Amino acid sequence: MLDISASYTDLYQLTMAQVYFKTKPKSIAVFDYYFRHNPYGGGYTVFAGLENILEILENLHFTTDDITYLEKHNFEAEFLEYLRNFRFRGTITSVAEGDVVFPNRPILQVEGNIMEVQIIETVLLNILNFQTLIATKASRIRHSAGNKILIDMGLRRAHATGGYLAARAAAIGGVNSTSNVIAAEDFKLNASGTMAHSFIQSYKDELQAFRDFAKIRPKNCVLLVDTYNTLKSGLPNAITVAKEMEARGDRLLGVRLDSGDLAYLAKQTRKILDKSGLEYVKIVASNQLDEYVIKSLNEQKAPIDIYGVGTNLVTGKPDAALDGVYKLSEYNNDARIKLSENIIKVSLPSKKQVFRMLDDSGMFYGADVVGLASEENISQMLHPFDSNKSLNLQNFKQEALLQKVMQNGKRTIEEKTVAEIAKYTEARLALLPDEYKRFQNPHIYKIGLSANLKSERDRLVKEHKF
Ligand SMILES: Nc1ncnc2c1ncn2[C@@H]1O[C@H](COP(=O)(O)OP(=O)(O)OP(=O)(O)O)[C@@H](O)[C@H]1O
Ligand SMILES: O=P(O)(O)OC[C@H]1O[C@H](OP(=O)(O)OP(=O)(O)O)[C@H](O)[C@@H]1O
Ligand SMILES: O=C(O)c1cccnc1
Repeated sequence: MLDISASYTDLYQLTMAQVYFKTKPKSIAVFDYYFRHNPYGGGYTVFAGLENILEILENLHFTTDDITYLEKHNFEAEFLEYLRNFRFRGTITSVAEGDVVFPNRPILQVEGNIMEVQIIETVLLNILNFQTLIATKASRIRHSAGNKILIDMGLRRAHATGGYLAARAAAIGGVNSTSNVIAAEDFKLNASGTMAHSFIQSYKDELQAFRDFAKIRPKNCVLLVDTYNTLKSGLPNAITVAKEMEARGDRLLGVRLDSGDLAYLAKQTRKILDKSGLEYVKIVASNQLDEYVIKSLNEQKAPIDIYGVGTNLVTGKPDAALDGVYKLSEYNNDARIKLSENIIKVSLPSKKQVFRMLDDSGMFYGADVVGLASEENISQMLHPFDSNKSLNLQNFKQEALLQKVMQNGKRTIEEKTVAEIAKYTEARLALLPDEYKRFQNPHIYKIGLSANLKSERDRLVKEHKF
């Protein structure tokens, strides 16, 4: 599906790999994938892209053309021969795709030969950061839209081919269908659409444009009513056509509003449609929508049934990217750390497990605890930086979030469809209390460390301090 070769990487991964090849070709490294901030100033993030990563890694190799190209970059023959036979044979533990996740705790861990885990860094970050950003945006839009239908219309404004994976991620976050044909085909999404202004402009007469469309495409027919004047021309013409469709035994699905005051126009449109006996005709709205405009339209009680969302969804506006990183946490069974002036940026060493605390009713309690991978049930969580703060965990049910998804380069979990992942996201978001979902000043989901992990981190900090 995703035709990605192993040279979908940064050059420095290959130059570092060549040095590893010469100096320590059998070394084993562990890397953690995590991000530092929830996007959009929000209180949570939806993890997306894992299925793509598993598929890519199972098939990853350098093509003959890749090797020919790399020959020009001063890579020596022996290393090029290694690349010719390159396969990813590592092991991955990960949070389930679609789960709700939070900053500064591992989402995914990769363990394997140092050259392999280094070379895959770029594609892993590229796929996971983007889809996680878009799935989170989609879930925020879904949160505002309640149970209204959402259509992704963003491909034309997406960052080139990013629109393809954006449609997938949008579905995970709760978008019902997409205008993107290839994404719908490949990811088994619902495809849907209306019509463009150009279609109506190509006729002298708006009514004739509607008539032709409704006759030839009567199923799921939505007429775009704002080309000339929504209330004086588009809507009356749509009503005429809806009546003609009724006479033929068809039903107009809806009208689309794409400019002007969408609340005012939707209210007027609903009133006029209902007066004409067309209560079943739905109102679709589009035009630079995002979670805030949709929230406002709902507060204004705009009778809109379907929202078409493009630019803001597929570009993850206003955040350009998720700040996900990939950091070395263990080398040949030896814990490693990356220091920083900024204490929150100090990495967590060793192979780890993340435990989510559940309250008595099974809802997320509001804290994840990070421990060593060997730990099973953590009795006490310690504040990462404030030694006076801790919490007894004896009474919490704990869920281990990181599960093995790939071993020796082969996936160990069953493939999941996008629809299944979207369902999982919905179920997991239902366990997250509303305080974390509000757009302004959301609650901060806590992170705690086990005593063992904290002492390991503090030991390494001391060891490397100048
Ligand atoms: N009632 C409303 N409440 C809040 N926001 C709205 C309402 N109606 C429309 N909007 C939003 O306000 C913005 C208006 O954009 P813009 O000024 O481009 O409007 P326009 O009338 O559609 O212009 P154009 O004809 O050039 O498309 C859009 O993001 C739109 O979704
Ligand atoms: O506003 P967005 O959230 O990005 O949603 C997609 C927009 O793309 C289309 O406009 P465009 O002008 O490209 O084509 P059109 O002539 O079909 O309206 C559509 O009518 C929406 O307004
Ligand atoms: O189907 C639509 O209405 C549509 C599709 C893409 C972009 N704008 C609108």
